[in-house]
Amino acid sequence: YKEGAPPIESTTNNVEEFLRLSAEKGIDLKETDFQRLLDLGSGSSGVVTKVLHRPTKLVMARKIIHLEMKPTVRMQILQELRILHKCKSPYIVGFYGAFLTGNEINICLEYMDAGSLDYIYKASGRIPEPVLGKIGFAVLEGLLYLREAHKIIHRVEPPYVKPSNILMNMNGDIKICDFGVSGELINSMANSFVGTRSYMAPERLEGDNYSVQSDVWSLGISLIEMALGRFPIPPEEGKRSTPMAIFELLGYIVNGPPPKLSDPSFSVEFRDFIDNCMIKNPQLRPGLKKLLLVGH
Ligand SMILES: O=c1[nH]ccc2cc(O[C@H]3CCNC3)c(Cl)cc12
Repeated sequence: YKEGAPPIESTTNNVEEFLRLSAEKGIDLKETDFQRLLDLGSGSSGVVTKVLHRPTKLVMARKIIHLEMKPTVRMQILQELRILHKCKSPYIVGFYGAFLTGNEINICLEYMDAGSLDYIYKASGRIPEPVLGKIGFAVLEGLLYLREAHKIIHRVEPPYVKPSNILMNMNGDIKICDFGVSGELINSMANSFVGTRSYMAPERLEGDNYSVQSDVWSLGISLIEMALGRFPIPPEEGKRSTPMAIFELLGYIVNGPPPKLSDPSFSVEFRDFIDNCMIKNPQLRPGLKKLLLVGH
């Protein structure tokens, strides 16, 4: 695979084309048809690799989740992942299909050739407001689509709205990935999840029952992070000698004031939008639809 290969049109029609091809030619996704090209990243849910699917010449992102699980659970997970075939939205990463190899689940997804937003903001420093507006809009639309069209709400932990789960391609499309669609997969991974609960809304950290509003908090804190170029807790005041430990950070989220975007270089509208996302009481925090109206 040589650099300089023609840019792959990574839009949803790739998935449509693949599904037509695979139906026509009866192509099933299988391990031996893939050539590994590059490691893309690893998250709480598995390792993601850029791969070439030889039979269709399509570049895909393949997520491999290693799970010791009973055969019944495996089949249940594959069954639930079939829901992903129905998830068609410009704001949701496309799904080619899933297959099992040994103790691994392989999930083949649309390749987003500009990468994840945590990588982008760390490489570029900070993300300008007009782009943050597009990101906010895409994530809200994606969440709304999942909830309305597929009754998928995010009982998942870790919260899947965070910069590393928002992807971009060279067409400027912004899509979310890693949303919890398979209950069994989530349960099987529950004990394996590590890392930052710091995107989690205060009510979730306190163990309150699931509120759809907590994705709004996660979006808000992600937008502040991308706006400032750093995770906004603890606030900048007073350079710390040591980084805040995770339990201290979680305590701060639950007991401290919500993070704010006070930098005057951002518009009043944008700062108001963020303040709304960061309202600590989920009952008072606006829902997806209300925020989408604000955006216009
Ligand atoms: O191109 C992709 N398509 C689909 C999925 C995907 C996931 C990626 O990273 C994971 C690991 C961290 N969060 C998401 C990355 Cl880095 C890229 C992709």
